[in-house]
Amino acid sequence: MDMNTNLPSYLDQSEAVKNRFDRLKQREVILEVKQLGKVYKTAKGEVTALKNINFKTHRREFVCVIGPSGCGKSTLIRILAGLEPHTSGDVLLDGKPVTGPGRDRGMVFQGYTLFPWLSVRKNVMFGLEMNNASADEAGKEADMWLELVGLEKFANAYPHELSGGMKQRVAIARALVNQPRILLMDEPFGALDAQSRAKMQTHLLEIWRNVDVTILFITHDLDEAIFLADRILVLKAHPGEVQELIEVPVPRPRSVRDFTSPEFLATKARLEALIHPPKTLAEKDAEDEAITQRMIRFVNIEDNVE
Ligand SMILES: Nc1ncnc2c1ncn2[C@@H]1O[C@H](COP(=O)(O)OP(=O)(O)OP(=O)(O)O)[C@@H](O)[C@H]1O
Repeated sequence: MDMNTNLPSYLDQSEAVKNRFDRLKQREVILEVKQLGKVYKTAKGEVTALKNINFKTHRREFVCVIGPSGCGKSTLIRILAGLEPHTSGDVLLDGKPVTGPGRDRGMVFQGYTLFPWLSVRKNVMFGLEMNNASADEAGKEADMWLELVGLEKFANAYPHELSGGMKQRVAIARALVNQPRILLMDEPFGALDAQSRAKMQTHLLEIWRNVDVTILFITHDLDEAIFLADRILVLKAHPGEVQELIEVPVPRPRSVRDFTSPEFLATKARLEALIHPPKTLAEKDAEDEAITQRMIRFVNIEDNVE
């Protein structure tokens, strides 16, 4: 119990939660990241984006990655996707080194990456047809995944006819149709309004419960990370390093009611302390002053609003 807040410790786990974690850790390891490092060479010198990153994800685990801007979240997911080479360490998927993009990893990004000229169904079929599936086979598979994401009625619609949340559901179906070992999601709901975002979070948990897939999900929204994750990888910036790997003590299945539970709030308080460490008044004043000094004045000096 934290005496200042009357919240339990985020490290306290109920029997049920503890047992679930024990079971999860017995599952096989899908992704293993060992001593991973990334240094970018720029005109101004070297930038260490990631340093000594170590973690494992087990089959059907849901891991969120969170951290301040510039901590290397996007670099990490791009390396895992095989879109960016790393400079040290290893990334192993099912024990084999990742050397480039592959069908064993599905990707969902924030920007809507659907082909605008293809119908929803054709968008989902695309990956399968590229891998030589017949149109008939690909169509059947696509219909099955569209049903799973609740979009079977929109199979013949085009992306511009869909809401942001629906587009991301198509993107999820398109990633899952290849039956990847891991789904890599980079702020997939970042562009949605708060209501659609909440719906998509619940929807994603429902999909995850029904599909044999492991999820690595990047977000900078603390509530989203706690609501979704089994474990949260908290990174710090400059250089991007692991601060802590938090086991979320909120039981499953989860619902919107959990957002105010003591376990949820205790975890949030811990994340806030790690990501937004409290500043002194003098530090805040210095920040305000820096903003004031940078501001160019576009109005006459006598024309004051204060
Ligand atoms: N192509 C690049 N060349 C040089 N430096 C880079 C490159 N991409 C990223 N960086 C640097 O690496 C660090 C990590 O960047 P990255 O975009 O991975 O962080 P992030 O956590 O995703 O940030 P944000 O949340 O703001 O998107 C930053 O210091 C960034 O400036």
